[in-house]
Amino acid sequence: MSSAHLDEWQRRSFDISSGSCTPEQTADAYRAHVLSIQYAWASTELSPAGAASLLRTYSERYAAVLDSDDPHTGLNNYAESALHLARNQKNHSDKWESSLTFENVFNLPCVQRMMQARSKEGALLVDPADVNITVGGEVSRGNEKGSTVSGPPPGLKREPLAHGPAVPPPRAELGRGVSNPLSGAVEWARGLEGAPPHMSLAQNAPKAPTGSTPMFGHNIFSSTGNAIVSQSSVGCTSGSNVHNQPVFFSSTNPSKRKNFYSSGTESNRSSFPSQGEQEPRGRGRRGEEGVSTNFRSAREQFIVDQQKKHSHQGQRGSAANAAAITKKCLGANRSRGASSKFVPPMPRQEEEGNSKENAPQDMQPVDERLKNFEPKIIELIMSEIMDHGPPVAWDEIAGLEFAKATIKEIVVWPMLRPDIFTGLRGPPKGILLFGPPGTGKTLIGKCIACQSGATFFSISASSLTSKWVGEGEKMVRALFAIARCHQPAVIFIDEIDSLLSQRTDGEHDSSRRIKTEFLVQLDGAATSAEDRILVVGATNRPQEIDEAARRRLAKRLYIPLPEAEARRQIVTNLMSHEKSQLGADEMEKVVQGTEGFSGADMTQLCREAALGPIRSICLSDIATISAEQVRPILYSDFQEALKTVRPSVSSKDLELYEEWNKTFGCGR
Ligand SMILES: Nc1ncnc2c1ncn2[C@@H]1O[C@H](COP(=O)(O)OP(=O)(O)OP(=O)(O)O)[C@@H](O)[C@H]1O
Ligand SMILES: [Mg+2]
Repeated sequence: MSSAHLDEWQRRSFDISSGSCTPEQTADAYRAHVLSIQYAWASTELSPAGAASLLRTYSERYAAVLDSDDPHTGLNNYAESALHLARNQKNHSDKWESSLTFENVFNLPCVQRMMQARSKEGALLVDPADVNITVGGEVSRGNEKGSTVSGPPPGLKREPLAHGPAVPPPRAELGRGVSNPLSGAVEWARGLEGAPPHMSLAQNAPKAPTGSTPMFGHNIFSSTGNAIVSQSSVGCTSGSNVHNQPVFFSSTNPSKRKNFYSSGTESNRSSFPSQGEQEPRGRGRRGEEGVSTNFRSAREQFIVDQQKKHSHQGQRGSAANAAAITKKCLGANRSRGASSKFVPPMPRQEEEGNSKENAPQDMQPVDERLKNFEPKIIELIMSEIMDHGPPVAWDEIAGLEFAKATIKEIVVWPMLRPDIFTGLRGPPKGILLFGPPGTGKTLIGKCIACQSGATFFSISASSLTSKWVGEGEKMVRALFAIARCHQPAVIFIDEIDSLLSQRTDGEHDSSRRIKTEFLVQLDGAATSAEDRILVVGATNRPQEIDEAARRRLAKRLYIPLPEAEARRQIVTNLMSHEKSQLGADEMEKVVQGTEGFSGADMTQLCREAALGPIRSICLSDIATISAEQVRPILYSDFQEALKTVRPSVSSKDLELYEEWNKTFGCGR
């Protein structure tokens, strides 16, 4: 870089490192750095590899400032701006003006140099042969015939491309008597404002506000045809740059940035040389516009990496992997930091399109009824809440015959034969499974998920309540709307008491609203005869459930502690997977000795007993003994285990459940 340029660079670097800069100034300085690198690179003062590396570094730093939501170091505080906008007040970022303008950009040394070179030579700074320009998606050498532009002046003629945008007016032609190569660009850019709609700035891109800084210099220089076409991947084509030219990163104001993103000028955001892979994102549009750019901003590189990772995992291809890939969280859960990617408040057009492209079919909110919901919320519910855990068969649930029969009657059969279960035979829309902890309520939920054939939404109350304030109600609304689109559907809410506990005066407004929304939705589902949505709630604190919710969960099934037969079944079931020697009478003793144990306690007892044979192995042998040599589980192991495993439900608690069951339960 020239010395003057370096001075400028040093001054900016010093400002940044001094720590006295505001985030806006820091962002501005990094942008200026990016611009300087571009100039230097375009005028061959920097090698493409060096430029790419520098650009990557400073783009990342720039992105980090944009992304950081720390008000002291970053600009990702769009909520504040949005609130200001909502209040119709000027916001903080409106005050920010970039130090680079159309006018002072001429003072930059490299621009001066180019202008001088230009007036002296009236020719390109670089050999036209070095120019690679993509037209219509193909890279062509600058000196080829056809739809190429081989170094603008004097040969540059902006021909309309077959599928490209309109050409600029003749004054945009370069190199003929234009003493200042930039003035043509500026003039032309301004002139476009009055141009017909198909080529106007207003249509193709947001106008550059006064005092704005062009983010990536090629947008300016492409119109001059000078600097920008000097290297292969600068991203300049006649048509495309004409089309995209007047687009600027003008402000950190999010609304403006949103405009920028939604203006559909993909190539403006990144167009620097790099390791040569074609940009996968927005390829269609690039193809249309004929832009070939290799450089990726840090953000784009991140997306590409993610896509690569996903496709790689996709090749390995388990459903679990796919679910993991699509697992997304909303802002509150997302780890934000200097290096995290910027999350715009609104989805960007191409990102939306892109994610839709990549998302599995059923992830797309295609239904009209989902149009009013934010795609992020829909995606979240689809990816985070829908759950198809490991299959559980009815036989794996020991005992609970009445509960199982009732559930089959109101869940499984009506889902399978909706034509028979109509009118009065119509199933209830809400079930409550209540009982002591560890008795199999969640297990029943999992079994319904596998056996009902319905779309199963398994949500925990915390996933609805832990989101941003105000998101909870939306989540609930979206949940029911999506369930309506995926009928028959079962919404299983474990620990429903934390979502639908009694409404009190002191409670937080947002949880109250979520509760109310849930009751409204539950009512809607209950009153609509056509909807085949079943809400199944599970709780071990039934007495805490709001009475309005209790009414809506019409079928309240007591899931008690397992009786002797059920306990035997649990032990038999678990021992069938292990090497064990338990005679019938020994089994009977185990069953008798576990009165008051829950299903979970029984499981714990079996685990403990299963460790008996291991504990009997001499410590010196444990490293060498083969699995076959480990002795079977014996009754004595159960006896030992019974000394340490105690029932987890007290008889006092049990009385409460039984009392509540007598009052509100629907069992026999
Ligand atoms: N009836 C049962 N049959 C077989 N296993 C059972 C049964 N009940 C409980 N278990 C065992 O106990 C574990 C815990 O059961 P589960 O999570 O369904 O209890 P829960 O009723 O949901 O308890 P909580 O009220 O504390 O959430 C199960 O994974 C299972 O191994
Ligand atoms: Mg549970």
